[in-house]
Amino acid sequence: MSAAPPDGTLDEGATTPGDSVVRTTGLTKRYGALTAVDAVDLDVRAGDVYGFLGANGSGKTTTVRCLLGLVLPTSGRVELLGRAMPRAAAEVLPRVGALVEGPAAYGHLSGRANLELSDASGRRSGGEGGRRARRRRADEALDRVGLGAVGRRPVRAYSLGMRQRLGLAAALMRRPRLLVLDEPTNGLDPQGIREIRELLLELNRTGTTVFLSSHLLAEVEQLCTRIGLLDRGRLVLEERLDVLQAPTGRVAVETTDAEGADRAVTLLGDAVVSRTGVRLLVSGADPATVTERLVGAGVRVQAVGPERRSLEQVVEEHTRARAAQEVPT
Ligand SMILES: Nc1ncnc2c1ncn2[C@@H]1O[C@H](COP(=O)(O)OP(=O)(O)OP(=O)(O)O)[C@@H](O)[C@H]1O
Repeated sequence: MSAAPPDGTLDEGATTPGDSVVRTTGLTKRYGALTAVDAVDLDVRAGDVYGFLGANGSGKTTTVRCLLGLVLPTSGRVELLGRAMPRAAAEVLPRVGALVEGPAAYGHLSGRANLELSDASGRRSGGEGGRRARRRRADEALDRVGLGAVGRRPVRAYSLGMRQRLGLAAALMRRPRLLVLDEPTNGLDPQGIREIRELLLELNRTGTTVFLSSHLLAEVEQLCTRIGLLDRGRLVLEERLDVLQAPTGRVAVETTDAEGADRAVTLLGDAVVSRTGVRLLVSGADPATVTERLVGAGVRVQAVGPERRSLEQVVEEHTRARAAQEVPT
């Protein structure tokens, strides 16, 4: 993380890729006998689109609330943009956009008026410049999230998805260096999910680090560069997605029909690790060699390629690994 200037103000300059943007050390939150977040060490770096994964109740929202200073940890440390939270909240939070647990908005006011209000109240958030400038910023933000046409309607007439977009627009108006989103696509239809994904990727390209919590593996797989996996309050995995999904060394083969798969099993013998219908997993060979052998023997092949694990498999392995460790002996 870039060092804070000696006068104690927040460095407004861009973070360098790889700098730590969110760091927690031993972050723990207990509610009575329940440990909702258990000694979590997170390390989110500048430039990441970080997917914070975990089943319902695993502690994602509690962690996010601790990050933003909305809840005080029982123990452990939180740093945002290199500054200790919640002590530096007043300096750090204007540089952080957040969308947590359904955006709050005044129902009787229009989306645009809500944005103008939050702009006027946001300190050091670009809220300066008078009414006309605020209105222009609000209109720009509404356009970016696809609410340009309905920005003048009262928020009480918005669907959940529209409210979610409005919350994102409010977060964007801070021109944040870090955007923290808790389940951002809740209530959105597939088209809305695609639009939000595009928007987050565009923001990331222009220098915003994105931290989003989600239980939707497909969403995280399409969007994120690094993931953290929470399992019953513990961080059981933190890694780059391309590392987790690197080729396993085995070859995945799909024949056009069951007869072809039968013949492939006979031809490849012990190299076949498993078969599911017309799909085989083959070890000890590369895709080109496997293709040559099968096609040479007249087996029709639909697809051949290096095996990569899906995020679902990765998550399953790590949660199962932990469950196995806990089996009493
Ligand atoms: N204020 C609270 N008081 C008591 N228990 C709480 C409180 N907030 C959360 N918990 C408990 O802490 C655990 C973690 O909850 P949390 O909401 O952080 O999980 P989550 O991963 O965000 O789940 P979800 O996806 O369902 O929101 C749960 O068992 C929850 O019941």
